[in-house]
Amino acid sequence: MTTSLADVASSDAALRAFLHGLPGVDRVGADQRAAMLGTRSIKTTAKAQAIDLAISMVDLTTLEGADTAGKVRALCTKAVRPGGDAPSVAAVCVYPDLVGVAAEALKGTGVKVASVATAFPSGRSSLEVKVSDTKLAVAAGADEIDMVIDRGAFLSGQYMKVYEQIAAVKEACGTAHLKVILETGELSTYDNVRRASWLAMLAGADFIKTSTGKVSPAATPPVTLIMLEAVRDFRDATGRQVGVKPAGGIRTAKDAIKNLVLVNETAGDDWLTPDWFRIGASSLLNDLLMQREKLATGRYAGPDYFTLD
Ligand SMILES: O=C[C@H](O)COP(=O)(O)O
Repeated sequence: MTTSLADVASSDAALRAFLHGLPGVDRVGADQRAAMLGTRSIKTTAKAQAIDLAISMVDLTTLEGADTAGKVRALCTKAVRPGGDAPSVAAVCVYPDLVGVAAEALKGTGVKVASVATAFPSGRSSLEVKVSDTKLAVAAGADEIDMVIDRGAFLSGQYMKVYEQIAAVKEACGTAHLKVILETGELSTYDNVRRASWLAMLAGADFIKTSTGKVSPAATPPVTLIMLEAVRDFRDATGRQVGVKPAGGIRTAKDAIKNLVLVNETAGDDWLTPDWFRIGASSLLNDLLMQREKLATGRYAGPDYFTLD
């Protein structure tokens, strides 16, 4: 890399040169390392701790056209008290029009309200609409904004356009945290995942997030691994720590624990807290609770222990 980080976004050409100067991803190596780390087995006490840590990192999500205020209220109740003495989740993630409902239900609980502003999931609207969507969600009580990047612009090499959109949305967030969704299932190559990760971080992302949950493949282990390498290298280069959020298709406690192993072995334990690692998921919490109960009692919980969605 010949360009210093301070100058990277000074022009379209400098940004392109920087992103294309990043080392290429060894695809076979990334796949093999992620698969190898996925075979690590964690037992008993460590497993119980890992399950509770994973619960505390969940962004409990509902992103359906049929979502209602009642469904969001019920989800918020579950987010705060998932069952037994399990910890609260990190956040509840909803569409912008339901932020007010979630904010009211979660007031004073410590559980954050996250919202997918910016024309989720396609990201296809004007910058004015994205900025306005963001400001409205924040004004309604969102603590965190999950924005999607413009994949059309990224894939056609308009990196500065993507950078400027992220920077504008970051400004519109005010004190709310910004998670930037790369939608890795549409980025075609691991090199693009690495480039989009750096682009988002350079533009001001507080978190980088794999997917919307609406496109397959979503949060695959190699993609999460590449993003964890990116935040590690970005902190080494700039001193600024950025979080990572795999989202989409993570449904079992086993998958969640694999993610924690990836974090520990790639970015390191500085990232093993809900401040720096989240798991976006709609149904994972149920399996984490079931496995938690199984570890504690030797049997799976009955339906009165927690609500099944
Ligand atoms: O951000 C979270 C995702 O939308 C949830 O995806 P999921 O329904 O596959 O868990």
